[in-house]
Amino acid sequence: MIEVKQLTKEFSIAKNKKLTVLNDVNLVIEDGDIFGIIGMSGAGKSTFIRCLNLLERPTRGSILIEGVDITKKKGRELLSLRKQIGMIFQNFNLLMQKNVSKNIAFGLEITRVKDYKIPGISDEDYKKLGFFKKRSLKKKEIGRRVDELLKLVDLEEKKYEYPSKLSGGQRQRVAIARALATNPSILLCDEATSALDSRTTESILKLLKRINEETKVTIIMITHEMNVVQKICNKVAVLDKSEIVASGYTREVFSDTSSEIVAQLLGGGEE
Ligand SMILES: Nc1ncnc2c1ncn2[C@@H]1O[C@H](COP(=O)(O)OP(=O)(O)OP(=O)(O)O)[C@@H](O)[C@H]1O
Repeated sequence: MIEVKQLTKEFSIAKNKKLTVLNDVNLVIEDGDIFGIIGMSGAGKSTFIRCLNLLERPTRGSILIEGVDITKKKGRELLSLRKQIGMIFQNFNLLMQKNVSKNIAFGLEITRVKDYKIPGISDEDYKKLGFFKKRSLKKKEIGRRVDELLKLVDLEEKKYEYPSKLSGGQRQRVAIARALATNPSILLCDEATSALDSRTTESILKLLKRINEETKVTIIMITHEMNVVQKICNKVAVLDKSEIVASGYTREVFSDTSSEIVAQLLGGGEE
């Protein structure tokens, strides 16, 4: 279970000037949930998800994973906690110069920032995500795990292909396999289907649902696509102007006709 308590995040934007992006956010996410975080552009969704794996340090409040407050952790303890949290991104962020197998093995191998630069991720985030650590598995074990993951995401026949030869959906499958390599209990999805067409989105959602059922991984996804939330998320929270204004079972939140923001989001009023 993830318990977010009184989470506040402020950014310093000028001398003596702060921007409050998350204000006293409280949320409980149960094990095995597929939990959607929705809201208008600028509501604070990305910041929230980045706080969950401490890519951003909250200004105040706590984030408890299985009762352990991760905001209190540093160094090695933090790195090992982060192994419990995988993340996928809108633009897949694969290593274009490495084949599928190597991309998936990435988080399991000794990695050096200068050898493996993931596009779109800053060096700092990159280290924080744990892509910079000692190999904990033998080569043979890594190979076995990669094969398991290829099977899980239905990409066995693309094992030695390079990302440039893959479709968007296949690239996201590789990214999902990479994110799951260390067996995390939580998978964070940052607009994971936003760059995909509707048919491919459908197949990625099916895959995420199957993985959720098979591995019991808790999935937290931020998205601006309400149909994605309706299809896959059992629960949802609505962020509006830095605060959670509604949360609960998706069908209940979406059928609350008194909520202006929900009506706006469902009506496609964003962007
Ligand atoms: N590092 C930062 N420094 C200062 N302000 C920031 C920083 N990161 C985000 N913000 C601001 O925080 C607010 C919320 O941003 P965030 O990216 O979390 O919103 P969002 O809901 O994910 O938006 P979108 O749907 O457009 O991606 C924005 O006003 C943004 O400019």
